[in-house]
Amino acid sequence: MNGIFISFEGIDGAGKSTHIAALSAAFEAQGRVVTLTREPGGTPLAEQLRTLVLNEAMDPMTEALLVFAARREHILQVIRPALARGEVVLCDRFTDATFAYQGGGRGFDWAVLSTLETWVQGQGTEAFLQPKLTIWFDLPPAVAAARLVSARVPDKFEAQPQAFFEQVADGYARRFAQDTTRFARIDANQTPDRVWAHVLAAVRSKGLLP
Ligand SMILES: Nc1ncnc2c1ncn2[C@@H]1O[C@H](COP(=O)(O)OP(=O)(O)OP(=O)(O)O)[C@@H](O)[C@H]1O
Ligand SMILES: Cc1cn([C@H]2C[C@H](O)[C@@H](COP(=O)(O)O)O2)c(=O)[nH]c1=O
Repeated sequence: MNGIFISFEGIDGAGKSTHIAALSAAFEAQGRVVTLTREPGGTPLAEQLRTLVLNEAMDPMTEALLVFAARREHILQVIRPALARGEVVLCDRFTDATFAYQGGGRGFDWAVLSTLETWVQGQGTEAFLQPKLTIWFDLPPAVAAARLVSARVPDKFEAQPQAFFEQVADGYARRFAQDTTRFARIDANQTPDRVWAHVLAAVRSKGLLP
């Protein structure tokens, strides 16, 4: 069986986590082995880098380099091995988040991010790694903020003002425009049931689930 790599994107509070577990169950019901993982994170070292990135103030370039360093470990230790075993890898955020948060939100250089993406996801003779499908939960920042207000204690990003998330959303839109075939853009401003129906339809339209 071929491995399948799917990523989930959106601004904080867009509703990704609510649907990743359900999609995992849908694949398992088809007899697939699923690796559930996240970025930044997914390995012990990458989780340590996550703690730094989500909690410490830092220069935007430092932030970009740390998320790519975490990604390199994650790809080598978790994602490529799981795909080689023919598993389904469901990843809560991947490189589009770097373009959205560090590129859009922080204003870090898009071209430098593209260079880092090429290095980290396809070093040397490695085939360039990109998700087969990226499900983008598109939600107005004001709605996401209202959802998060009572949900949990905010981390460094969740504590940012709405203007930051407008820029992050612009970053996602720019990334989407560059590769519309890989992305499924889902209107996340609907009931969880409606959103789930769109998630399932997006996966089926790629022939990944019956
Ligand atoms: N369609 C929806 N309508 C209303 N509330 C929702 C919907 N989907 C999720 N929520 C609620 O919004 C909050 C954020 O959802 P969730 O944690 O799934 O978002 P997320 O995208 O994973 O966020 P983050 O990326 O910050 O972890 C939760 O309290 C969740 O119950
Ligand atoms: C991969 C990645 C993530 N971020 C930000 C986006 C979120 O605010 C947090 C991750 O936490 P969540 O539980 O997924 O909401 O980190 C980022 O800034 N850059 C990245 O590359």
